Amino acid sequence: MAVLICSSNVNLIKPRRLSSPHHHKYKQRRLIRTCRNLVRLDTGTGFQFSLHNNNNNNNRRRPLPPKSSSSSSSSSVNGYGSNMEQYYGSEQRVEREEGVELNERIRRFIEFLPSILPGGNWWSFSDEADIKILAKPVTVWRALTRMWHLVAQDRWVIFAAFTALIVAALSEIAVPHFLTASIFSAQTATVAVFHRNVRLLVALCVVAGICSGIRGCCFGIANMILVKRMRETLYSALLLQDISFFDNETVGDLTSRLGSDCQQVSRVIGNDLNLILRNVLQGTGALIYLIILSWKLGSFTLLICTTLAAVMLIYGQYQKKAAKLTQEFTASANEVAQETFSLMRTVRIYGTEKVELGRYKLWLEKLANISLRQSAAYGFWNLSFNTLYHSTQVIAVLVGGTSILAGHITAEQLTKFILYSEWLIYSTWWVGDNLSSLMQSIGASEKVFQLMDLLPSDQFLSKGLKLQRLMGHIEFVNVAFYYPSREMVPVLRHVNISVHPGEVLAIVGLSGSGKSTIVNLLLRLYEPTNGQILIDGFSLGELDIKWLRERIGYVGQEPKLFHMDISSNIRYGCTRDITQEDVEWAAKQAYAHEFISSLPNGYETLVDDDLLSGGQKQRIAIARAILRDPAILILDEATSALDAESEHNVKGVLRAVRSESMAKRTVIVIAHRLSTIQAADRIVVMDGGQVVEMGSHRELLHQDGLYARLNRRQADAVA
Ligand SMILES: Nc1ncnc2c1ncn2[C@@H]1O[C@H](COP(=O)(O)OP(=O)(O)OP(=O)(O)O)[C@@H](O)[C@H]1O
Repeated sequence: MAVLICSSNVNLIKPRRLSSPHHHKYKQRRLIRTCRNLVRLDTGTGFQFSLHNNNNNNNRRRPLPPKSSSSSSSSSVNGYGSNMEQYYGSEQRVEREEGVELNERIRRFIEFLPSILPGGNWWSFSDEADIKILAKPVTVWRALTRMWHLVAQDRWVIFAAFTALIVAALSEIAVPHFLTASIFSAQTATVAVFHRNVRLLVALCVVAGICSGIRGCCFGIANMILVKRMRETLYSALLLQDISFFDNETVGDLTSRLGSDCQQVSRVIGNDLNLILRNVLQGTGALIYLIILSWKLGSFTLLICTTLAAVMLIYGQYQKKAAKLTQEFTASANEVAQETFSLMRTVRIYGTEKVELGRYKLWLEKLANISLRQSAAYGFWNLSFNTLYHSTQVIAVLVGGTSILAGHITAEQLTKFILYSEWLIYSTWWVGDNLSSLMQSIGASEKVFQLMDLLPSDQFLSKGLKLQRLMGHIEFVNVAFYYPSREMVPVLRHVNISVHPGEVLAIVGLSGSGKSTIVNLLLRLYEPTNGQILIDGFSLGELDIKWLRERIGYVGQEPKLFHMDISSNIRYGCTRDITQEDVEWAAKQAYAHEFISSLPNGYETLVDDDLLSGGQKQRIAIARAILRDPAILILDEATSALDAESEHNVKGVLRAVRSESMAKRTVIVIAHRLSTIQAADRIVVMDGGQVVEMGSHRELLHQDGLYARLNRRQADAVA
């Protein structure tokens, strides 16, 4: 990199010191390079704006010749002249090559031109569509109905908005009539008529002004209501999905749907519909007026407007497709950014900032390509509009002027006609413009509505049994399982485990043998593919899952903390009435009180995931689990980040008797450190998704199987 920067500086600075002809040629070459970099002809995809000007520039710069060589130093004062000759000899060669290259580029550009004409392959998005667009297309009507359902609760705002819109539109459309009438009545000196017209004109302007204000305000409120409800509905639909749903979706994608997509969809009511309806009303009014005024002139204008509408329709469809792709690419860009930021430490340590920037830029380039085509399409649309608009004026003056000469219409009528035909064509343009924006919003709404339509997980639909007391008897009966995202890979096979109330059961095994999966099934995050899980004799599916989860304490492998104070993190999810003393008691039990008290704000310290050590986070998570006083406690590598002494202390607490019932709690503990689980009542050894051994520490050592082998290896490693 340093070399590159160095050579580019030399290239820039050296030639400027040269005599004028070379300097002039240099400037020409620079100009060609600059143009080439601004507008790059790409053989594969055609004509593209380059997003890598600097890179291309750097790549194409030739390094200067070496500053000195033995031969050159003998034939020059300072060894520089001869080098410069060589340099400029090669410069001429390069100039010839560049001339050939330029011709080639011009030829390609000429070949490329037809593809950018309407219907040409440059406009096609097929190259860009290397992403899965899973959402089913939604019709405008269906999208509008869905939106109506979301705002129907506050329909008064919509009614007020539409009433104001109609009154404002009708008042505005009457203005040109009274304006012309006032001018011509003043000309013909009919004072009474003039005064009446002016009074009416003022009244119309006032009404139009007031109603426009009400309309804008009410549509703004409706917009706010729509986007709020949409986000609420979407967020709650997402929160109630099965865990397997989140295995397939990325965080960046989902937050993109909630953020930018909902915002885009909300424009439908606040902006698009508002303007479309207003202009449809005014356009229709203008058309009726024109036909009454002169059917011949009216028909011409109508013909032009129909052509405009046809162009508009094609343009609208194109924009809809572009919007969909923009939405997908934006989501993908967000995904990359979100992943990079969340893994920032890894990125920094491995020095992959440029790689990450490259990944992000890839999506930005795709977005730029779509945007380029959208802008070009907008240009075509404006071109059509302007041509047709001016045709109306020319036709009106031609046909109208002839009619005036023939005495068929008056000058006042022609003036009114021109004013109203302008109104009509502008209304058509506005409708077209907002219709394409509406199409874009509808395009963005497809994925949002699809996600909103997802049914909540069955767990939230069915109300199950609530037992009087949970004893903590757990049975896995012939359980088999594969993850929905990997249907071909069996993770558990014929698992039969029975845990008695108050027993401490340890699960050990090699990494990936299915230990955490057993816990996932017990927490009902996934349903077994085969077999049954029973709690106190009841199938897991029969029990009220919320009730059951309230009675289970869980500390995961990498506990995550929320961005809130430590006290709230410990209380998180506890439905009992909790005092600060209870929180501190739990923290003391988890040996967390000491470090929490040493923080500047104690229990009020605001934390998130990155501000505490792994062991400190685990202690807070253990305190959280202890505070629930659960009947079943699950520890998945919960003490892996604790030092030996803390682990010993915490283990004693976790076995402690449950306070209110004086019954012992059932504990399931997963640990790689076998010293952690030696005191367990029973140890289950897993291998390849199956239970291969079961018994106490002594029994398993005696069996001399996998457990004994693992134990020996760990002992060797410590030694
Ligand atoms: N959400 C998931 N989707 C698909 N496959 C998964 C998922 N979670 C785990 N697996 C796969 O299931 C298998 C068992 O994983 P599990 O986490 O239960 O193993 P483990 O014994 O707890 O491993 P470790 O000791 O490393 O935590 C692994 O092959 C893993 O790749």
